[in-house]
Amino acid sequence: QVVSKPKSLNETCIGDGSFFLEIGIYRDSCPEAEAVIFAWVQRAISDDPRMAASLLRLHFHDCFGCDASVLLDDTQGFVGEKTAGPNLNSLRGFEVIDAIKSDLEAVCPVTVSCADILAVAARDSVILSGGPGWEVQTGRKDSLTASKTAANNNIPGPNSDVTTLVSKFQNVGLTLGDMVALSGAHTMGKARCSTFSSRLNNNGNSNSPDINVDFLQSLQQLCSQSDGNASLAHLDLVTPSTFDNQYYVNLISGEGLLVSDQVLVTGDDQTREIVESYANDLMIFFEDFRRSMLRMGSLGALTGEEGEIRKNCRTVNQF
Ligand code: HEM
Ligand SMILES: [Ca+2]
Repeated sequence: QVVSKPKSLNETCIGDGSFFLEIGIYRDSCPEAEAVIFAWVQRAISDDPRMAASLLRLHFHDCFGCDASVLLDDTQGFVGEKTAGPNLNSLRGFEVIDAIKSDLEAVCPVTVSCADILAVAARDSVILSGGPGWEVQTGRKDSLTASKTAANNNIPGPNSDVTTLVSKFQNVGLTLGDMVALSGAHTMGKARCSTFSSRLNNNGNSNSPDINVDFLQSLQQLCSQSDGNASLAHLDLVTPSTFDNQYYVNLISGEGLLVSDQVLVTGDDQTREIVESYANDLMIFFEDFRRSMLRMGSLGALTGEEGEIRKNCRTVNQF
């Protein structure tokens, strides 16, 4: 049983008094935990460089309730989150989480939660891609259930305007600043043509001010191929596998891939100013990203007696 209540509330823990996450919760119960996760993430990324992005996104789609609900498979009589709009044919990395979990079950059975594995793997993916590191607060328990409706409602769509983005983040307790900093995760990974097609259509004429003309043409070519909708574009066309601030530089030059990316510059003064500060200063971005990841990683976490430690991340434990 993991004890998750620290003696006092200090900077290593977060919570509203009813729950806590804490740094180093597996120090005694599973000292190998973080090393096992890191080794697997490292191997997965060397086999498939895109996996860093996919694991980071998996944690985001789990959060807004970081309880590994996103990992539960659909079964007869149970509908999970994997078929929700933002997740279906899109989320990747489940096999990597399975491999980590199965190794951890061998070293310390029923100890490390799937939700914590997601949080640590996301952090490691950022570090291994050249981004900032941070100590992950742990002690999340795994859910006994999942909500496809919540996944559909909470996770913003790629054609959202700034008002919608801000309100979706605020609904779960994140600020406009968190939203702009966390969008910087689009410094790596890929997106399907179907997610940015409206950006191409709405800006079909080359005089459109908010999309770079060469960029537009290369995307139109990519997506007009016969298997157009299966084609993938880099979210950051310049440094697609490096965690840096190039994403923000791209937005300023009209080379944001999704509508929800580009509107951070064209749709709102406040978000534009933050984008400019990140484009100009890598360290400010890294510092804010780290802070916002910690905040996002604590949302809706189950601790203490709530939830369980799953033995298999795809199913709740059977008794
Ligand atoms: C602000 C609202 C956001 C919207 C509208 C959004 C939307 C999307 C979309 C549509 C894709 C492409 C999916 C596909 O084509 O299959 C994507 C990819 C991605 N998103 Fe977001 N996202 C948002 C925020 C975030 C956040 C907060 C993170 C992480 C902290 C994140 C991390 C990623 C990553 C890393 C990828 C690439 C994944 C891969 O290559 O496997 N996104 N996002
Ligand atoms: Ca990049």
